[in-house]
Amino acid sequence: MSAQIIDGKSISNAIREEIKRETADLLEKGIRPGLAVVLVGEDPASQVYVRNKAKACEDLGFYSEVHRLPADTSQADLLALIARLNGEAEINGILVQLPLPKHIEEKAVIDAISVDKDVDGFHPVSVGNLMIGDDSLLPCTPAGVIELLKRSGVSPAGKRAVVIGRSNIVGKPVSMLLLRENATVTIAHSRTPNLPAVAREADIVIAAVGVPKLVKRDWVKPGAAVIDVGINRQEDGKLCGDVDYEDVLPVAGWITPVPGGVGPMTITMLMQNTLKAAKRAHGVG
Ligand SMILES: Nc1nc(=O)c2c([nH]1)NC[C@@H]1CN(c3ccc(C(=O)N[C@@H](CCC(=O)O)C(=O)O)cc3)C=[N+]21
Repeated sequence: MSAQIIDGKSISNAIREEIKRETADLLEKGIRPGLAVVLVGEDPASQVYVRNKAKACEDLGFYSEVHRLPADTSQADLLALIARLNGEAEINGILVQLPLPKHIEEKAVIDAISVDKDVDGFHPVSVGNLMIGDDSLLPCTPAGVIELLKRSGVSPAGKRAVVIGRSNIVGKPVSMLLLRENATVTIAHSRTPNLPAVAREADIVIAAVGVPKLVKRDWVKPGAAVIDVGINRQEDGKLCGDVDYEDVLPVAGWITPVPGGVGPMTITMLMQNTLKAAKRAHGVG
């Protein structure tokens, strides 16, 4: 027996078709979702992501603009740009690509984004809304993980979920979403004793630590769903996840590949958030 491979690209494409149809309806009402992406500096990986985001917008009929700022941009100038974008009616979502150069304080930047336009779901008020269970813009990667599970027929309700990793952008929020879906959630991390044994109790394993191929076959209960959030660039230039895919494939019930798993869903959820923000801004849906 071998795991069912969760095809993030095809699930992503199906959701994008749904977004496209909804966007076409909005366009008829004269509403066009708009996303502003802000990139500070010239990190090559960020350049690729930003281009992919702009392309996704174009495919869906969104308006988008990319602000490319030099690496030595001052924090004050960046905050001034955000203030301007907060006030622009055609912009429904603002994404400031992370990480930022060292001289800029990430928290100050995230705090400056209007909560209504916080399509990353990183603003403290968005995070609070997520905790409380209020309807808010959900962080993209965690929302994508839940969609992948549901659309593959894996309901988290009543299941044991183990999240490996406790970052603000993935580990903590995905744990909250799984809890909201009625899973019993354990957040494990580098200081958790006997991590393999803890992971092995899970019906759903979420790997989000940033350690290449950490999760091995003996970490996985036979038949468990394994979602790999890791994106690690190997020496040969290829991407690999936090899960040893080849090793785990024969024992898991479901598994996501890297690339082609969670990654494409992150951008799709960003598009979904931008659509949602646009609908709210115009009081529709
Ligand atoms: N404010 C902010 N929001 C983000 O959402 C954000 C960010 N900053 N900084 C960087 C990370 C990373 N990220 C990815 C999105 C898509 C893929 C993706 O589509 N990956 C493809 C492969 C891409 C490739 O081949 O390089 C895949 O996994 O199949 C990966 C990574 C969003 N991020």
